[in-house]
Amino acid sequence: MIEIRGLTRRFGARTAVDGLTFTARPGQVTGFLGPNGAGKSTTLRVLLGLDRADGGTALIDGRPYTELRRPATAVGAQLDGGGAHPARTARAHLGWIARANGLPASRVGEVLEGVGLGGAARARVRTFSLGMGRRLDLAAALLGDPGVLVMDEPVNGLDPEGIRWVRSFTRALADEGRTVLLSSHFMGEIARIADHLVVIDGGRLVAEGRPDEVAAGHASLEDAFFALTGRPGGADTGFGRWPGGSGAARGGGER
Ligand SMILES: Nc1ncnc2c1ncn2[C@@H]1O[C@H](COP(=O)(O)OP(=O)(O)OP(=O)(O)O)[C@@H](O)[C@H]1O
Repeated sequence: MIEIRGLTRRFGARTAVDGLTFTARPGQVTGFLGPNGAGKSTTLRVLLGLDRADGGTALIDGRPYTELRRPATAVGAQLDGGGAHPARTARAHLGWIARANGLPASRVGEVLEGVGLGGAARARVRTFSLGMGRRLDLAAALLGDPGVLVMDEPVNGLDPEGIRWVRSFTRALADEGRTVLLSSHFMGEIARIADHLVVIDGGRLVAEGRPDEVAAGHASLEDAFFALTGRPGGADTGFGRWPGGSGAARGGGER
C-alpha cells in the first residue's frame, strides 16, 4: 500500500507538490497521471527516499521509505535510466544489485525469466533495445520480491507490443496482490492499463477514481482530463503539449 498524505515539496518559490493526498492499494494498478511538470517525479522521489518533503507524508506499507528495514523487499522502483553499466551483462548487473541488497543470487535467474529476458542473461546491456532495458530495470525492481512496485513513465517510447507487454505484466503483478503505481503523461495508454487513476496538475490532485468514474460526464477520458484541468484540448494521446499550471476541479471516485 502507498499512502500519500498532504505531501508538499517546494523548490524556492515554486511549489512542485502541493498538499497532495492519494492512496494506491494492493491488487490494483494505479495510474499516476499529469502533464509535464505536474509533480509526478517529485512525488515518486520523495516516496522512494530520494528527496525530502516540506510537509505531509509518503508511506509504503505504513512507513516512510527511510524507516523500511529491508527496502528492496518492500518496494521496487523502475525509474528512468536504471543505471546498468553498458559493458555489463544483464546477469552481472542484477547479481551486483542482489549482493548489494543481501538478496539470494538465485533470484537473478528467476527475475530475468519473469520479465522475458532469460535468453539475454549473458548479453551486454549496451546491446539491449529500449524495451529490453526497461525489462531489465523491472527485473532489478523485482529482485527483492516486493509487495509494492513503482514505475516512472514505463510506456514512454515503447512500441505497441512493448506497451501490451507492460499492460499484461503489471496486471499479473497486481493480481498477485501487489500494489502497482505507474506514472505517465500518456493518459490514453495508462487508462487502458490501470484500475484506478490519480490525476495531478500543478502539484495538486485534480481527479481520482476508476477510469469510467474519471470519464463520467465527458465524451472520453481525454476530454475529461482537459476539462478537469481547465486546459484547451487538442493533444490526442497525452498531456505532452500542455503548459504547466494548476488545476482546480476534482473528479469522482475515492478521495
Ligand atoms: N530539483 C529541482 N529543483 C528545482 N525545481 C524542480 C526540481 N525538481 C523538480 N522541479 C520543478 O518541480 C515541478 C514538478 O516537476 P516534476 O519533475 O516532479 O514533474 P513531472 O510531473 O514528473 O513532469 P515530467 O512528466 O516532465 O517528468 C516542475 O516545475 C519542475 O521544474
